[in-house]
Amino acid sequence: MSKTDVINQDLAKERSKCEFNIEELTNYLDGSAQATENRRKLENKVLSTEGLLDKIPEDFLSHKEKYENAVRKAVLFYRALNNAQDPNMSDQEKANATYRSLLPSAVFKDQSPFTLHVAMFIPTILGQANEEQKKYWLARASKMDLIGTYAQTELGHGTFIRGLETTATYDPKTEEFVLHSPTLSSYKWWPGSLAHTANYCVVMAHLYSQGKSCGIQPFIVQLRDEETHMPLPGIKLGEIGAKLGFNTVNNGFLGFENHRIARDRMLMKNAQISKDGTFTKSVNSKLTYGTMVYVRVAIVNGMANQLARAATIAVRYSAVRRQSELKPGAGEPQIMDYVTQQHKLYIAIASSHAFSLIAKWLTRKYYSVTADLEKGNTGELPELHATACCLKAVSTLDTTGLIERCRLSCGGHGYMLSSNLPQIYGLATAAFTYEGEFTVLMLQTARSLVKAWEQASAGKPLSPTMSYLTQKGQSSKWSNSIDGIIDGFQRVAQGKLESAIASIKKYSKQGLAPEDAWNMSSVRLVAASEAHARVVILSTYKSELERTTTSLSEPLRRVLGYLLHLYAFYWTLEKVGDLLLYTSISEGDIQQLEDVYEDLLGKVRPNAVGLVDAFDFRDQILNSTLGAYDGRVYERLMEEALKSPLNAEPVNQSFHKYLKPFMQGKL
Ligand SMILES: Cc1cc2nc3c(=O)[nH]c(=O)nc-3n(C[C@H](O)[C@H](O)[C@H](O)COP(=O)(O)OP(=O)(O)OC[C@H]3O[C@@H](n4cnc5c(N)ncnc54)[C@H](O)[C@@H]3O)c2cc1C
Repeated sequence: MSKTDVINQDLAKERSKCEFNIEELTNYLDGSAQATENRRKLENKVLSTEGLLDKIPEDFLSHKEKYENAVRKAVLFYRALNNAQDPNMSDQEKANATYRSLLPSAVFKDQSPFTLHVAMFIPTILGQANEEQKKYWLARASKMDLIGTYAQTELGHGTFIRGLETTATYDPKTEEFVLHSPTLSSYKWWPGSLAHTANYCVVMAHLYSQGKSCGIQPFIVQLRDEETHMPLPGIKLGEIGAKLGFNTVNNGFLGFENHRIARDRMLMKNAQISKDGTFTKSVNSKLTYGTMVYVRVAIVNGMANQLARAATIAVRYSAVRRQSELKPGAGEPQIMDYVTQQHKLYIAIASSHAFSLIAKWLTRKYYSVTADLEKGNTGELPELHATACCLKAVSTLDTTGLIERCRLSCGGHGYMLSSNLPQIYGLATAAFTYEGEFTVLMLQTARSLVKAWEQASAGKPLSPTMSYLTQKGQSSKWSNSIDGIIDGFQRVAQGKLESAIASIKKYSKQGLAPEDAWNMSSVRLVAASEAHARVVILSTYKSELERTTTSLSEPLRRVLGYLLHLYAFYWTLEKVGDLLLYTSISEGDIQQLEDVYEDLLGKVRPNAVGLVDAFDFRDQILNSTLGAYDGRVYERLMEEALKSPLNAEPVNQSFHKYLKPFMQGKL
């Protein structure tokens, strides 16, 4: 954080009003005071690297320049990060130091062209390679003497993996696979780094051996010559073009023309092919879920971080910005004094806290289930999968909406790319689609819920996150407490699931095939999944907050309690129609909740700037004219505007070429 001498007076006043120790909250969010220190040291070291931060804003570069600049910075960044990491730290400590730092955001307004190497290539090797393959590929991948990516999606198919058309046909004579893209729609399309950065790739392709289909399998494919970087024969590569965001990620397309790779290039932890082409199926097809779940858990954490960044920008700006009048003659108030503004922003802070705690909880669950899997016990995997699906989906839904709300809450200046809010939105909204599209994931959770409902009806026990479904039909008296609200949300989830199941039965009775009955009921099924996700989020937020805050000071615990209550009341009021339908909530209860919610906004008000300061994003990481620590909003807006290449000369050549002849009637 760059704490300059010139701090906007309104921001300085806000900081003096804060009721808790900001550093204590930062330490809590990082995990400990030591973790904060490690993170800050790492940020200091990396960000002091010469040439890492842009002098000309990325937004003023052409598409090609953006990519070339991003590759230059990615190399510097990777080296700086490696040199800055304390060699005595364990992998876990290193991960903790980078977990919350969003360091790459200081360097890339979008993302690094190496993102896929770290986020998908390495995790896939870890999850799907056998021991021998892991040893070879991880040794190379971890020191980045190759750059990898992950290619699953094709032009014609993303969600429906069984529909992928790329083929890998095993040839026992040469002990090779022949990779082929038989149609235009079979071209791989979307993978980050694929166009011009990566030279290796995990390719998901349909395996055929001995004339039979062996399903979709992962293969490591060399794409480019290691010396010249030219695409290898039989490999067609290119970039897919400009997008809403991710423009420095180098998303590409890839096609194969009977390209041959050796037998040991199939990742063989879960399924194998012998020299003669005999295919051995995975003992348990669920084993491949591991990588997917891991990435989805990481996305929930990513949403907490991006939301925190957007909230920091919008809250600081709202403390600096003055507009209109509240009382005649009292001068223009800070826009944060408008209760509507508080309503727009504080839920973003609370949601970031909720998702951060939930991501940590889900990570612990992931490691415990992975340890069980190693022992051959897959019992807990379906619950983890169902939970990760709906939490990834709902956290990206909420984050996308709340970041856009933060942007809108900054009025016209939020529309400036220099505010960084549009780019943060671009990053978050992509996560709504990749790694499992929203609706598709919600329907996967719905499938588990329907199964759980049937198990509950048969008197069988349910997994912990769904056990509330066994209390079917019980309606307790409404209470405006957090436990009362969780109970109410459980009734809503039950009610919506019951309605979806009744709908499936109705359509089946009418003679529809099971798939058609499911499709006809799918709007209700998605609603049931969302209601279930709200139960998991709220109950986990509460239990994890209680579990992790016992040693914190009373003022901090109080303010974190305000956020939990604000979150619970906000969602109760948002979903009041559902609650009226499925619980005994009364008009009086709702009015009381509205009063308490407004009171809570007032309690968070003096702490709002402190709460976002505690996220501890340095100015380089916020990368925003509106959100810097010192609040020099107007100065920064002007400084950035002056960097526009159009401002380099007083008269643009287009005046002489077009405007002048046009205005003088000579065109
Ligand atoms: C920024 C970005 C980066 C990406 N990076 C990669 C990458 O590195 N590697 C890679 O392989 N891929 C990547 N992808 C691709 C991504 O994984 C897919 O776009 C995603 O899986 C969705 O698939 P789709 O595009 O085919 O959408 P579709 O499945 O065609 O979805 C379109 C619509 O159809 C609906 N729909 C589809 N199936 C169903 C169903 N069964 N029931 C109800 N509705 C349905 C969806 O809800 C959606 O509304 C990336 C995508 C983006 C946007």
